[in-house]
Order: sequence, then C-alpha cells, then structure tokens
Amino acid sequence: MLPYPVFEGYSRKLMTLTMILKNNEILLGMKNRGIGKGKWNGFGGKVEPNETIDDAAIREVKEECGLDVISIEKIGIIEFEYSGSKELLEGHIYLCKLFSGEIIESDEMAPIKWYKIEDTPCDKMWIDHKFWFPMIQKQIPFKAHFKYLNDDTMLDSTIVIISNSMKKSRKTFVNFVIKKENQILLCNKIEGSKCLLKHKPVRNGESIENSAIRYLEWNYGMTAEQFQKIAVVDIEFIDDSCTQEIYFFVVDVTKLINTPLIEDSKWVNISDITVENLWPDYTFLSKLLMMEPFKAYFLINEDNILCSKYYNN
Ligand SMILES: Nc1ncnc2c1[nH]c(=O)n2[C@H]1C[C@H](O)[C@@H](COP(=O)(O)OP(=O)(O)OP(=O)(O)O)O1
Repeated sequence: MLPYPVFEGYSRKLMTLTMILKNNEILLGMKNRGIGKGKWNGFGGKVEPNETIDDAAIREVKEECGLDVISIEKIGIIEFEYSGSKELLEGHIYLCKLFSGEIIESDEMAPIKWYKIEDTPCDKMWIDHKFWFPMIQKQIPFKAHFKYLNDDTMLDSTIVIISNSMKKSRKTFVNFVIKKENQILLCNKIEGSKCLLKHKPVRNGESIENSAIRYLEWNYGMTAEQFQKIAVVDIEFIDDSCTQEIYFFVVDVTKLINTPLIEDSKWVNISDITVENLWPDYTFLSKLLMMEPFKAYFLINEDNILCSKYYNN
C-alpha cells in the first residue's frame, strides 16, 4: 500500500469542487477570474465560516452555474499544496447527478457547456485533473495530494484509491531483466505492451527466490548466485480489487553459452529503448540496470499510469 504523505504544521483551507454529470456528459465552466482563471473546471470554491462542506458545495453550484442540486455524493478529497506555503487547500470533490433549474452563466464562469465525458478538455483544465478524472469517470472514491510550484508546474502527485482493504487481494509475480552485454530482452507480443518480460506467477506456498530459481534454471540452467533481486513493485489497477506485487531480478547472461530466446521476446540495444517502447518509464529500467535496490508503486487506469512512486529499499 502506498504511504500517503503526512502534513504536520500546515493550516487548511476547505474548498469544494462539484462535477455535474448527465448521461455520458459532464458540465464544465470556463473560470474567468480568481484561482484557475482561463481553465475549464467543475463548480466550487471556498467553504464559508459556519457552513458545512456539503452546504458549501450546493451553494457554489448555484452561484457558479445556476443549477439547484437535488443530491450530491462525495467522491474524493484532494490536498493541493503550493511550494513555499504552509497552507493546504483541502478540496472536497463531489459528483452531482440529480439537479434542477436552468444553467446561468456568470461573470465568474462563462461559457458553461456540456462535454461528452470522453471529450473532456483535460489539457485546458488544472494539470491535476488528468490524474484523478478516471476516478470521476469510473466513480471510484479516492484521496490525492498534488504539490505545485505554481499553477502550471506540478512537483509531486500521490493518488490512493479508498477501498475496503478487506476486499483487496494480492497476486505475487517474479520478473526478470535479462541482459547480455549492452542488450536486454524485451517482450514482443503482450498485447499493447511496452514491457520487459511477462510476469511469472509465484506458486502458492513457494518463496519468491525459489520461484525465480525454478524459472531461471529451466530456461538458462542458472543458479541462485548468478542473479540478484533488485526491486519490488506494487501495481494497483483502479477498477480491479487485485494488486500485483512483482519482484524484479536482474540476470546477466553474457557469459552463458546457451542464451535461448524465451517466449515472444527479442534482444534490444539498451540505447535504442525509448519511452514509447518501455513500461512503465525509463527511470524504472535505469534503476534496475544500475542494480540499485528500490521499491515502487504504480496506480494504473487502462494503459495510463496515474501515480508512480519510487522509494529506496
Ligand atoms: N490545483 C488547484 N489549486 C486550487 N484549486 C483547484 C486546483 N485544482 C482544482 O480543481 N481546483 C478547484 C478547487 C475549487 O473548486 C476551485 C478554486 O476555488 P476558488 O476559485 O478559490 O474559489 P473562488 O471562486 O476564488 O472563491 P469563492 O467562489 O469561494 O468566492 O478550483
């Protein structure tokens, strides 16, 4: 599970942001003043003294787009941090699917328009939206922290799914970076993949090391002394209750006489590997190749990485 940042000594300012949904559409307004000027956004703002957060959300929707909320549900909490400030903006994110009244544009928000969800103009919204918008689409409760240098530069992001941990299951795998001089084996054929090799499941009751030995002995006749465990990576999928835990080993087969090609794989020069043909990113491969032990966490929606974190072991 991803450790979530702890903020001590910070004051908090409460804010709301409501995403109004109708069938497959989302209502967005262009902000014309204040924070987020020039960006499309949902409707929200600061919570007033003596007002509940829910009431603030309902009031802001009315003020900014004229609609009367019939019901709302909270879907997430986002902490916005700005570098150099000891104040966190604590944004409470709501979904509204039941509302009445007419849309009224204001000086603050115009134009206001319905977008097909798949056409949401994420590139004209806050940078943070592209990370958490999939949670809105799939209606998955979440918590997030985004640290900004300024309105257009994000320094750090953390997103966690809020789920009943009892329902979470884990599957453990091993995987290998097989290298020979300046080449490594990359998978050729996993659909849509930009992957090293296919993860191999660890059998029930089997240790991680034995699982790696079983695989490498079979394919390369290698012994445990000839390879090294470098990384453990947790991969969480936003709409799957199963987290994958993958142990990565680095294996140098340069001195072996037989180096069979395994599965649908090909040898690729390390210098030819680009961001486009590697999962999850180049940092990952270079850390493995430097034999630098690390832990990592990735939160995935379909093919996109919403959150990636690296830790020293
Ligand atoms: N990165 C970031 N920083 C600050 N605010 C946001 C983001 N991403 C966002 O989506 N938001 C949201 C959160 C709020 O809904 C608005 C900002 O509210 P704000 O513009 O401060 O409210 P005002 O209009 O200034 O003030 P009142 O409406 O309360 O008068 O953006």
